[in-house]
Amino acid sequence: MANKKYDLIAVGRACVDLNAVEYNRPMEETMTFSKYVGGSPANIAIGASKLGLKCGFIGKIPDDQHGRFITDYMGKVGVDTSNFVLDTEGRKTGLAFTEILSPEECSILMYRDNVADLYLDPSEVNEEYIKEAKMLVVSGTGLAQSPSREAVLKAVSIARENQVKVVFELDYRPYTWKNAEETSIYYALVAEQSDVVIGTRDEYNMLENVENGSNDVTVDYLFSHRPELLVIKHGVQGSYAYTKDGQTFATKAYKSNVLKTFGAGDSYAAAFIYALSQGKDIQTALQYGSASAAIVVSKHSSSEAMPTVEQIEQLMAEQAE
Ligand SMILES: Nc1ncnc2c1ncn2[C@@H]1O[C@H](COP(=O)(O)OP(=O)(O)O)[C@@H](O)[C@H]1O
Ligand SMILES: O=C(O)C[C@@H](O)[C@H](O)C(=O)COP(=O)(O)O
Repeated sequence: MANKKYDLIAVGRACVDLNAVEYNRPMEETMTFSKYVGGSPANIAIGASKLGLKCGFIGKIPDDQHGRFITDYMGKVGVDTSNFVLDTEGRKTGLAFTEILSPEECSILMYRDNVADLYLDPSEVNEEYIKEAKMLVVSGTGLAQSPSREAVLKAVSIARENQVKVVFELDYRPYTWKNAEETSIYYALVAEQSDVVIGTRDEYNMLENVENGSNDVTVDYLFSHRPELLVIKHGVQGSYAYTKDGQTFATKAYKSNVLKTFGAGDSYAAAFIYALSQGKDIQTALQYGSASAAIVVSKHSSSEAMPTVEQIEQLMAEQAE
């Protein structure tokens, strides 16, 4: 393990976020947006790289200005972009326009028709690359459509064969899926084969195809399969981790001067994964995730706002109980 080239390789979408510059108003009245790299798995790789992990990425991007913006930015923050595949068939970068109605009411308007990321082909997933990683981070959205679905399933299977840990970030985006039943089938397929699953309570409900699931039922179900560690997030109410040997850990959300809500999940995942990979215990890893999210929700972007280790530890110290 120790001599692997990458701490993690993420697979899925690398896109563009266009975040409202004018706060506290509907998008109809928002005239200016700032551009950032986005897409949940890209955000996680960027966040983890900023924390000092060696990160790589597998994804398809267009051969155009947006694709080059994404590649340049991710390269600059230290993510290896050698396994970006260029789409040459005119497909586009996914766009996420964000609306900040108030610090609590935010929404995302996604433009994801004909997006390059969902056309990653299984033949473009390189086994030798995945073998070089300690961990494969899979985002649920990559399972929404073929051929990206098969590409992700291939990546998971390579990881399993080569003792690369699979971390499944549920990352449910309704827009890309046909219906709840289909989502549940593919989520369950990958969750059951993963080592670690991270998601919100609502995302686990999608996985289980239930309206109001309970953490106890989720834990019983997934621990009868491969996962050893589950993280279930409950927004501002905090988050829980469960281990297969029966332990439960909980942490609060840190106080934050909230500007917007998006970016919380990705920054949480990046810092949680970072802490675990540094050998921190699970309780501490939850706190890293939670503190990282509290920092990002106070800032304008998701990717650019990803904190440093020092910023996370400072917040944890300031708000220690
Ligand atoms: N308003 C908030 N203030 C501080 N921390 C927050 C806030 N909202 C979310 N968080 C933190 O981010 C984590 C993930 O948030 P959540 O909303 O559950 O995820 P997602 O962004 O994936 O929907 C939470 O467990 C919490 O620690
Ligand atoms: O994942 C996307 O395509 C959009 C993201 O880039 C955006 O920054 C966002 O919504 C992140 O939110 P999170 O899942 O709450 O971290």
